[in-house]
Amino acid sequence: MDSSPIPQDPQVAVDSEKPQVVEKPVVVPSPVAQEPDTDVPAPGTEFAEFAAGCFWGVELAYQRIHGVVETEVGYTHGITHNPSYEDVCTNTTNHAEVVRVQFDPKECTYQTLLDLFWSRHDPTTLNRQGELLGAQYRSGIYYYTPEQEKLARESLEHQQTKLEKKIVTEILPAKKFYKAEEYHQHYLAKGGMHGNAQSPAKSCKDPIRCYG
Ligand SMILES: C[S@](=O)CC[C@H](N)C(=O)O
Repeated sequence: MDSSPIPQDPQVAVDSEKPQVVEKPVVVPSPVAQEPDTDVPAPGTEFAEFAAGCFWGVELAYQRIHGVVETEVGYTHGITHNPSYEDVCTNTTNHAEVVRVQFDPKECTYQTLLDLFWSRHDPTTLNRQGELLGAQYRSGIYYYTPEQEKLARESLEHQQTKLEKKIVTEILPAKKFYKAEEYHQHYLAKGGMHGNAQSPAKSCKDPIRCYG
């Protein structure tokens, strides 16, 4: 005779007195995140937006460019609305860390911004910059006008001729920009974690230390 225990119905095993643990989905996709960026730049300026790894160092590099009148760091091209830095760091929301630049096209060309973009990072490593891993560190150019798109694509082709490995930079229209927490804004210029302020002055050529 078979003496193995009769398998219990899990329903029966539930103790109705105990609170049930409901598995909450970590990521709730929102169509709002897919909307275009409709923010308006300051009068006389245009937006440009770049993802090139941790946004701290990328932002400081853009702050130093003549004709760049404002920079903000944030998250974009993910699937959730209003992500926090902690959300983005779970590597489940697919947001990229970006710098959104406001530049005066009379003082600085979009091409100048593209040149800095290529020089600041390795565009051949997928979802990675050096030690930093995850979709938030991907390489991307998010354009605001057809002209920006054209220049970005031409610039990628040109850059590819200089590199052996394939460039994995995505070139896509700018989507909703979620400004990062205040402490991330102008982070290195403010001194990072240890109060070592790095100059955002336009003429400054000091090497950028990307850690806090
Ligand atoms: C805003 S960044 O992704 C920060 C990157 C890295 N965890 C660091 O602390 O340097």
